Amino acid sequence: MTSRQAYAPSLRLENVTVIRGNRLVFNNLNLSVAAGELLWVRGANGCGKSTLFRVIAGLLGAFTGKVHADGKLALADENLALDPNLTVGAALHFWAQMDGATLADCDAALAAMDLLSLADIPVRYLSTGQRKRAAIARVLASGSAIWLLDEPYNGLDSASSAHLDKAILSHIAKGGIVLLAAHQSPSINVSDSLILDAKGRSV
Ligand SMILES: Nc1ncnc2c1ncn2[C@@H]1O[C@H](COP(=O)(O)OP(=O)(O)OP(=O)(O)O)[C@@H](O)[C@H]1O
Repeated sequence: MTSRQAYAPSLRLENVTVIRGNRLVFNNLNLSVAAGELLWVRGANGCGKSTLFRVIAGLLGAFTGKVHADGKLALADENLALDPNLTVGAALHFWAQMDGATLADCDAALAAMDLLSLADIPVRYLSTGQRKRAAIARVLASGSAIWLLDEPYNGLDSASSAHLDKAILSHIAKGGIVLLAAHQSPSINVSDSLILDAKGRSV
């Protein structure tokens, strides 16, 4: 969270039911996350972690129920939202401008994910881990209060994981919210965890 958001964000899901195809992914899911909290979202493959993030981000509709998000949201998932034909710096700046961010915000995000030396190469040349870092940098540069990070540690080396840990800790220390989907326990302390099961319930 940056000075662009000086209030306390919050996130609440109220009786959210989601159906994909003929599969009930969630049934009456309730969730509340307050400013300064890091929520670890966990569960087996296919339990609905990515679906949950897409519903919260407004990319997928809920069948019933409501998402109440007080604060700007940013999602980093497997779909890299950066134009492959632009340089990393230009692609990041494109999105950051839409979020009211400055070039300095972009540079700070690139520096946070140790990407400054890659700012001038096209996004399509990035390796898997570098793409992941660029996706996270986009979230950082957005100045969003609520971060939705879907498997952000996948493909990161230990130095990059440490950069991400630091960015998350800094964000929640400033009162931001982070939802982190991961199979492995994060190395930083989480405020709470949401465990999803295969029958559309939180357990
Ligand atoms: N477009 C779709 N149409 C129908 N079903 C879908 C669609 N996309 C995903 N699903 C189903 O929704 C369920 C939840 O998928 P989701 O990707 O949210 O799981 P996940 O917990 O993120 O899994 P993983 O740990 O493997 O990343 C799965 O059973 C999946 O097959």
